[in-house]
Amino acid sequence: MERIEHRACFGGWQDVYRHESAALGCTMQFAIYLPPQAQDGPVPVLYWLSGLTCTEQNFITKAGAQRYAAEHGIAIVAPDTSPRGDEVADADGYDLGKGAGFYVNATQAPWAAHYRMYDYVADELPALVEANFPVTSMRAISGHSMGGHGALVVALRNPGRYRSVSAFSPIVAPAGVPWGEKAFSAYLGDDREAWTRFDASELVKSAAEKLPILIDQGEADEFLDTQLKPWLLKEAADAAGYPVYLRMQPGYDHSYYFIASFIGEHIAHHAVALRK
Ligand SMILES: N[C@@H](CCC(=O)N[C@@H](CSC=O)C(=O)NCC(=O)O)C(=O)O
Repeated sequence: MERIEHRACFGGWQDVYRHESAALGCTMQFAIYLPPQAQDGPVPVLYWLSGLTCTEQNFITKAGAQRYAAEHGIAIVAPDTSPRGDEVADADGYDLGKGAGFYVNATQAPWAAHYRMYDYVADELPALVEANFPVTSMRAISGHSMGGHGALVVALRNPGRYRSVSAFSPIVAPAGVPWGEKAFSAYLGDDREAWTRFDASELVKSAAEKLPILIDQGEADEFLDTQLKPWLLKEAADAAGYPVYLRMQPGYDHSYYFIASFIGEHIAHHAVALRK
């Protein structure tokens, strides 16, 4: 593992590392913010999963999260959104291939060779972070849009692994919207049963642990009615007795301006769970 960025930030450090990923079979980069409290002992970690077209850079440069992470003594790990490199398959368009890993384990050619983002974010990355940085095994997870979908799926499929989960503008029912149908058809093939294992609105129906889900969604989001449809998760969760707190935010769109406006509240929410 090699550190490729190191910047002082709110009394802590905003770093970026490059490493060889066994899960993905390629070189990856992830960002880690270490708050000032990490100099005195291990701190809990919030994993942040970004959306379509993002790298590890979008969240650390646009969300303004470091100020709140420093306040609450929480590290934040933000990985890239797909495998990378010349040998990795890609497609035309921003919603498939590089920058669009959808946090699944692909089973179909040519994607199966590298596209195992679920294993990477659920297993390999936390193990790497916990072995090499001053962090505890107390974890929270959040994300935006495709990354919100990833955060919900990873938390729902791994009971006991996370203390809290939240999302901004998540794709809550990927198996039934254009972004998800395109990605799941390519990565997982025609077996719709396999799709349900990566669909939060399906997973809440049989979740073993009912970790409360906090969601913020902009009412002026350009993808609200076509790709996001948060009410589908809310309806499925209500029917299953699963606690979902969906906050519709008037005037906000799908951008990082929205994330920056509420990231402080999300980090405070995670801090409460991580302190217990
Ligand atoms: N029209 C855009 C679509 C890409 C986009 O909006 N990406 C979002 C996430 S969307 C769901 O996962 C994003 O976070 N972009 C990066 C940013 O810094 O804003 C396009 O063509 O790029």
